[in-house]
Amino acid sequence: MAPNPRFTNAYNAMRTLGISDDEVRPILKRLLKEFGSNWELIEEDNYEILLDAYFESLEHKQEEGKGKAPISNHDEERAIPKLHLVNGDDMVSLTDNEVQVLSIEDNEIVPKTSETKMINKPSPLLHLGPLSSYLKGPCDDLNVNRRFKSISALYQNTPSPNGANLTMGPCHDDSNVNHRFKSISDIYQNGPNLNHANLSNKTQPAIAHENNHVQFLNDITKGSEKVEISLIDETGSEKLPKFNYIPNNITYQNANVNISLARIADEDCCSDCSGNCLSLSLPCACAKETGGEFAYTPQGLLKKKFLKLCMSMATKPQHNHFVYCQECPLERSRNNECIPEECKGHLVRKFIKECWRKCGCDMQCGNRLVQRGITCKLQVFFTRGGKGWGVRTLEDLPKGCFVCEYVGEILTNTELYERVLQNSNKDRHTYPVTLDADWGSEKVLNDEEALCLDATYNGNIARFINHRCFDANLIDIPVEVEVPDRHYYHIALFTNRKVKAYEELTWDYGIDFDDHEHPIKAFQCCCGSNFCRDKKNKGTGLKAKNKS
Ligand SMILES: C[S@@+](CC[C@H](N)C(=O)[O-])C[C@H]1O[C@@H](n2cnc3c(N)ncnc32)[C@H](O)[C@@H]1O
Repeated sequence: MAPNPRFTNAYNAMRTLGISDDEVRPILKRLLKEFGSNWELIEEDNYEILLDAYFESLEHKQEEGKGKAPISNHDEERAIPKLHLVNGDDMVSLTDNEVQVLSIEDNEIVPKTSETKMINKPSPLLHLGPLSSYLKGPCDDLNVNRRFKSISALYQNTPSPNGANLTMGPCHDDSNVNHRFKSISDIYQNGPNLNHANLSNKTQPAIAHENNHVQFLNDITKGSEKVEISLIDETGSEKLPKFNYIPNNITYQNANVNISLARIADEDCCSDCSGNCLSLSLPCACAKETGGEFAYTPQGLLKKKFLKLCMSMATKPQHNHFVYCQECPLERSRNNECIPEECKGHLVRKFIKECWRKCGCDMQCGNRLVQRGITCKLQVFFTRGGKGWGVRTLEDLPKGCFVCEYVGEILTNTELYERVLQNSNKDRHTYPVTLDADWGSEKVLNDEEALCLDATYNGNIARFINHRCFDANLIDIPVEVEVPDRHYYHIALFTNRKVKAYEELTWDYGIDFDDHEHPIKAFQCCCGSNFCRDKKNKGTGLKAKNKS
């Protein structure tokens, strides 16, 4: 009898974290029994429950075997991270050796389920340029982070009897261990031991600290956000990214973004409100767009119902979720000399409408979440999975949490394609996002009216967020703030599940990897998802190697 694919998927997910089938089997069986075979619960949030149960069982084992040698070689390997001491004191980085210790087995790629067939998004939202051929190896960041956490838990709970074998030196007492892990988390959260007194001053320029192993910037935002956003390169090998940090979108030149109070009809705003609109017994006019209910909770999260709706429209779009242009700007740009092909459709988007300047509420109103900007602790880091720089959170994030907006220059389609032509051979990574939510409207949109955001030269933290097919942990939701039509709007990124500290933040760009005619060539996807849509990866092991 063929094995139940749900078991296979669970084993595969755990294998990517270096946990063997033998270790998982008894835990999985127990959970299935406990949950009355409710697989959905076990599969939720990337098998979070299974992983937690695994770590609990490890802790129990350690409690039982305190002072004894590790049970097997396998355990021993896991308990001894090959951490590498930099500069001989408190700076630690992962070495290539460690990448091997932490690496994942070359397992089979999980066959796509029927559900995955529905993920054919014909309208690429963000379509990015070719990936350079600098794949660095199989270590996925989530694996490292999970490992880091689990390793640190192991250390803090049980001093390793073999600590003396560690590259970083003997590790006999807990205070020593804790001190080291504190230093690691210190680097992650605050950076290496630089002059923090200076760095914490927002008016100071960001300082790059460069030594053999770690490059660190304490604030790439140059003080323009409410929070500092650090950048770290543990490989020490990558050039720092060249771009100008901007916290809000700016028109490059020709894009006509007509922001004026006169365009906002009185009945489409809440000039009579005051204070916080979320505390009203009857929601004000600004909740009309979301069916008469605000999209946000008083705690500042997306409401579950709204998030679920957005997610199901993005991942399982039905025919009626698409609109079709009479003459599609995207098709027009594919080949100027031919008559453009028929529009392939654009996903109907669920918009959030925030209160704005004409509204009577104050800036702390719960319906002004995105415009208040970033509040999470984020970090740019150099990934080890061939994706270049990426973004991770430094704190646990709840489901439905606003992370950041995708900010860049507002370009017309014409300006974008001119840029793409000029830069096609230069840039390893590309950053344009199409603002195509209104492209299905009645009239024919010309290339000056069709807009996009390009964060290549000017952008915010979101320009570093990598793509992951289907099971990314962020979702992009369009937000109307200043402009009532859908020519121009904001793209806000929210978590679609709980995200653990140090997990990489990813977003499904909506790329159709089979669309070889697209004006912007797609990169070879290294997302590592079981549901990766890039068929070029079949058989290359990329998926297996980068799973998270
Ligand atoms: C918006 S940028 C993300 C930040 C980028 N990694 C960097 O280093 O600046 C998009 C680019 O990142 C790379 N990228 C993003 N996701 C990727 C993935 N899943 N696989 C491979 N490359 C990816 C591609 O080069 C893409 O053009």
